[in-house]
Amino acid sequence: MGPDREQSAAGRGRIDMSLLKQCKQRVSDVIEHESGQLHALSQDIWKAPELAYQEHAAHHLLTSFFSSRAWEVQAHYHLDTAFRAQWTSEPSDSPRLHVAFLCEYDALPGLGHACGHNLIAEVSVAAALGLRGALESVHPPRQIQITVLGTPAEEDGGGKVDLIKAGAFEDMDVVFMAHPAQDDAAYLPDIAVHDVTVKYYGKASHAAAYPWEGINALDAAILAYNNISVLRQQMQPSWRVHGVIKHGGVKPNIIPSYTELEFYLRAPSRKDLAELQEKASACFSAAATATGCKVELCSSSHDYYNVLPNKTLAQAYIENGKQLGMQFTTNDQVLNALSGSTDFGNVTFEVPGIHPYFFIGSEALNHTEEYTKAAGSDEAQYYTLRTAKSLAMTALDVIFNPDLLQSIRHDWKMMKQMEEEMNSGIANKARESSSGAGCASC
Ligand SMILES: NCCC[C@H](NC(=O)CCN)C(=O)O
Repeated sequence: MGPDREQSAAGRGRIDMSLLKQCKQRVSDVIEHESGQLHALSQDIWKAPELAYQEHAAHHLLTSFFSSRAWEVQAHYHLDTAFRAQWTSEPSDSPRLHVAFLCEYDALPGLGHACGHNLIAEVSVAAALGLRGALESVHPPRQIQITVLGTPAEEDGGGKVDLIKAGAFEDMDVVFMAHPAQDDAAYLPDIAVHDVTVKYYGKASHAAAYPWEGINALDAAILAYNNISVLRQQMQPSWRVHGVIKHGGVKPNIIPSYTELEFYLRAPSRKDLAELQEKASACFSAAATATGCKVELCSSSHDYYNVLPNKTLAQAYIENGKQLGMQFTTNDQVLNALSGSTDFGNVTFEVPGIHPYFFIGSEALNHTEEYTKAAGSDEAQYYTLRTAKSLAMTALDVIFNPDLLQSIRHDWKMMKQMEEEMNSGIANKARESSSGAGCASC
């Protein structure tokens, strides 16, 4: 049953609080019981880091884990390294409610699991096991489907966007995942991102004998980088642009005939992102004009959207987390800071969801060697499993309290409507600023 369909008849009536409490206790017990296996799973993923769309070992570990526990597994679900594992409770008269937990398991080049995606996988697996264990011990108020969706390529590419396009989220009611960070927070602003590769084509020549015969693609790259730096002065404080030079030429005595840069452009909304994209494109083109190079802009096929907050889900998560001893940050600098981007943002435009951040027992910062170490540490386990319990308990609240679900849907519709009104008319603008690129190779 999708979020747009009302479920007036579904499980209406008083909430059985003692049954709900019993189920929450069972969630904790099951997760504790499985803690050794869950730790081993997360360690195995952590020890063999794999890049986006190439997470074959992690995919095998996760699909084998679910198959061995009698979950129904679709191993290569639309993508080679995606999967879908599901369990459904006994049929009932009320319509089925479908909750999903999303796993990520890709790593970063050179750094391994410096964003702790091994722990994201562990949280969702643990939450799903806990929730199933709880529901198997009672008669839930309606039929429940639990899905664990293995979503590859968050760090690069956007596997969730591929899965959205394939219809993977169409029948889901609420989706859950959690991301490692430095603090516990039910919501931190994840912003929209557009990835672009900039290629400059010049002409090689002997750099000492007849440099005037050359067209210097490295000069274009440097100008592009500096044009962006100058643009930074006039950027909104909430915008972010960062880039690297991936190819800068081969030898000082050869005028570089080819250079390549990769930039991430970010803004809190897709509307702002379209504006930023237009300005950045002008910087890249100007560098080509100044040097006589040809430029090609290759956009990644999937932009990530900002994450839509859901205050009802966030509140339920906070209440459960507090019961488990979480101390949610009240630091405005953390709560209003931009935490990066995620393809979960696109998911929140399809179905209501929550993407809380969680402390892992370390002050280390994401995307550093120290964070890789922290994500593989024994200390992270307590916090990871606590987060899983809080997610599963929040799912129980949704299952047992139909009014909560209505309120979640209401929040989601309001947020989505607001975003859509704000974003109306941007589609063409964004398309125009990446047009002329015509890059088939990226
Ligand atoms: N090009 C996509 C980059 C995604 C990446 N994601 C994370 O770091 C996960 C935390 N939200 C990013 O740079 O934001």
